[in-house]
Amino acid sequence: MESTADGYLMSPRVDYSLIRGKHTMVSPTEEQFELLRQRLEERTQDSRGETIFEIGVGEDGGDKGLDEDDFEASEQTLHLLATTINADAVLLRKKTEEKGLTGKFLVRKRVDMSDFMEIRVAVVGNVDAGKSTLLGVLTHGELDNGRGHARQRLFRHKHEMESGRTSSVGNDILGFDSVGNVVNKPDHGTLDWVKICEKSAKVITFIDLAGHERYLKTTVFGMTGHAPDFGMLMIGANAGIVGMTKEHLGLALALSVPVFVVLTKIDMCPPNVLQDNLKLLFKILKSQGCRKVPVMVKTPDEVVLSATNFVSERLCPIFQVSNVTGQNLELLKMFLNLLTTRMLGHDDQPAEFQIDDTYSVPGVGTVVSGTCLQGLIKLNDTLMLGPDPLGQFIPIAIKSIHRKRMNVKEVRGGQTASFALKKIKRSQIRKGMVLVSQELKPQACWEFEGEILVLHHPTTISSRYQAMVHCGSIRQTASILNMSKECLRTGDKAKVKFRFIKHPEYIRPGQRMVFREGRTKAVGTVINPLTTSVAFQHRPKINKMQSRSSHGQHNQNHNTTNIPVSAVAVPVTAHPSNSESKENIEGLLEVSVDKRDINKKNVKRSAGGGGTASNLSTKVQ
Ligand SMILES: Nc1nc2c(ncn2[C@@H]2O[C@H](COP(=O)(O)OP(=O)(O)OP(=O)(O)O)[C@@H](O)[C@H]2O)c(=O)[nH]1
Repeated sequence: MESTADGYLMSPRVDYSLIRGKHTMVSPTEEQFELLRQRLEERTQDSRGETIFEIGVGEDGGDKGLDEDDFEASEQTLHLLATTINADAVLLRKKTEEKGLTGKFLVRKRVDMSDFMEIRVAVVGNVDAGKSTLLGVLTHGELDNGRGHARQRLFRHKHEMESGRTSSVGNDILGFDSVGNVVNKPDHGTLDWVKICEKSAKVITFIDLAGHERYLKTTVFGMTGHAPDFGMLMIGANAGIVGMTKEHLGLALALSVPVFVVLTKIDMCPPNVLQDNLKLLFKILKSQGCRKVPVMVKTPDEVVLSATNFVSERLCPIFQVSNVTGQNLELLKMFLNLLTTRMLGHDDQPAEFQIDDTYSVPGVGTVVSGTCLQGLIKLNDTLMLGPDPLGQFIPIAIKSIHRKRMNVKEVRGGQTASFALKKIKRSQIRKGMVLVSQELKPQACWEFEGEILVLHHPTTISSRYQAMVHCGSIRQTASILNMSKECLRTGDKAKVKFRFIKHPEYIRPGQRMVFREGRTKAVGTVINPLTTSVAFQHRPKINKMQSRSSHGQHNQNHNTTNIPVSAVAVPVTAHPSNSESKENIEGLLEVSVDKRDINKKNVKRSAGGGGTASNLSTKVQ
């Protein structure tokens, strides 16, 4: 398949040679117009409803730029083309090049009232960074007073049961119409989600994750279970990189979630403090572990450039805003409007939906919420729900579907939704279960092999160590059965065989995972879910006292099968554990590990530590 100058793939069936020149759109023939229309349609479909189209740039490698008249004529043609495919074209950026003008336009499909594009942004950052305030300002369009006014406005959906869509993780939405205007219109401080979704072509869902260390478990769950497309790391300009900031950045990096940074409170930050904090931020982002390219976004031009290149995980756009004066908030909104989903819908694949919460709604019954990872799920479809404690899946019908509280007829890959289910009690369903197409013949697994990188552990991890596995919306304690190394310290990588301690789960190769207990953290990828023969085994009895005994005795009472290191195919991901050198891993540690802890670890090591009783704690969270 051929690709265009701006990297778009072109259909092999259509000969686009007639529309390669930069002047094509000035006065296209009927044939050229039809080809241009086809191209635009293809491109919007490829990017799930929108594309950025450039005028004044040929695909034949000629010089860029058109004179005023030709630019205007091309712009007219683009508007006409957009109308024919039921889309709008909005100028984002006009630039004067050597040979004249070029322009970038957002072409976005107008969707019917029940449909909208969905982008999920996980909001992380330390306590007091201004997360709730920024979300309040963005979604309610009213500035803050610096004393918590805007965050009170925030419509919190916690503990709400309306249509079952509520979450222990706070959710706020910001809708954009097809020309990029914000559609949120609070009525006496309250936002009507259905109205927002009806008017929107694109809805940004902010997953507001707690800033306090105490809630790290919830933050990790939000990052794995809610499948965010992007992470918005919030930093108070005056406080700088404090508390959980590095931890959250490390988590996003580990899960390969592209991150952009928003520095708040620039209205009250002395310039020298701001400069110092920015310097440190740049240093951390550029460090070997992060390997990001920080880009300060200060103009609309820079917004377009950073948003269109943000799909690459390397880029890290940085915004400096004030929630009190409103400075630069327009740039941030423009950026949010241009974000595109990272999830390919795979509508043609069998459906897979991961459950992240369950509810019992009066008059409706059992409701589950979660994310559709692939495929298309329609009203009245029958899907397989499971696994239950015995690893079984049962067929279940979808009674109704809500997207952001709006009744819809279908949901597709990349979208979140809640389903009312028929003939099932809420107590039979738990977070981490899935609803999948019967075609997939789903199987549960008690055990799986994963490749992990230890980001932090005070001493050593050895077999029989137990900690919480976060994988998609699964959150369950697992025990290490065996691993490709005797013991693991901070910075070590290994292939590890895990066993869930309570019930079997549905997991897939290639899924990202976090393995953590307290400040101990490892990240990695599922390589091989072991579904056969073990699926229906009963939960093994773990002797906690034994698992607390000194390492070196491990492995003896357990399955001693070695992981077939050479036989497993390691999925290629952008994660450092698979692709980066030891040096880079150490850089990543700089982000995730407190220097004090490294020193503590060294002291223990030199004192002959490692494998002490305390490091084999089995506390279940
Ligand atoms: N001057 C000024 N104050 C701000 C700005 N943004 C937030 N604040 C104030 O900072 C305080 C903390 O803001 P929050 O939004 O509660 O911080 P948070 O990150 O949500 O904190 P947690 O929810 O506890 O994690 C509030 O009193 C806000 O009014 C800003 O841009 N300028």
